[in-house]
Amino acid sequence: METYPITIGGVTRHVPLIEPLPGRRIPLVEFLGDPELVRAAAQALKPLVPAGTEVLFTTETSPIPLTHVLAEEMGLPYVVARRRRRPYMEDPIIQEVQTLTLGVGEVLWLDRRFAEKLLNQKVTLISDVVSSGETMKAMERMVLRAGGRVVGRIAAFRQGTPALEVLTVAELPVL
Ligand SMILES: O=P(O)(O)OC[C@H]1O[C@H](OP(=O)(O)OP(=O)(O)O)[C@H](O)[C@@H]1O
Repeated sequence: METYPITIGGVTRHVPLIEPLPGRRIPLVEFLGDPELVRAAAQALKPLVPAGTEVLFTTETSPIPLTHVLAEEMGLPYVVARRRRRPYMEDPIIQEVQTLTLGVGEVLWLDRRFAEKLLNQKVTLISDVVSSGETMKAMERMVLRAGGRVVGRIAAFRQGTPALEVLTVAELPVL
């Protein structure tokens, strides 16, 4: 399999090149199962988290370990939007995402008991990769609907040109 070198926080990985859409190849970053890469990325992102942030907000799946380590480092709580409805969810916030990266629409779910943790809080959005920015837009909408305020948008990698301003520490090519 063809690979591509990615580096963040001084750590390099040779990751697979995938072709989610014909003629558009992208490196597939994987934080799951790679504590060294997660720690390096979290250290690199730490200075970008705005002072005054009270809660971090992320989505399933791959940004979870990154957000967890960052939260632990900074002594902050975090909330995770799910990508599937779980049977125990009560009165969830349901938010549609149009992500061009995958070519299909997605839905994010946030159980009310976690939405309450965003109420009146200064929230920073965290992701592993931002591409179209549609996932971040949906996350921002969820925070607003939960009664919180977004003070920062941060991702480890930028790929292409997101539709909203996001702070990143590394770039991924579209080949
Ligand atoms: O800016 P966008 O175009 O919206 O793309 C970014 C999204 O794509 C990736 O998730 P993915 O769908 O690969 O799911 P995963 O986190 O479960 O791997 C990433 O974690 C963001 O959620």
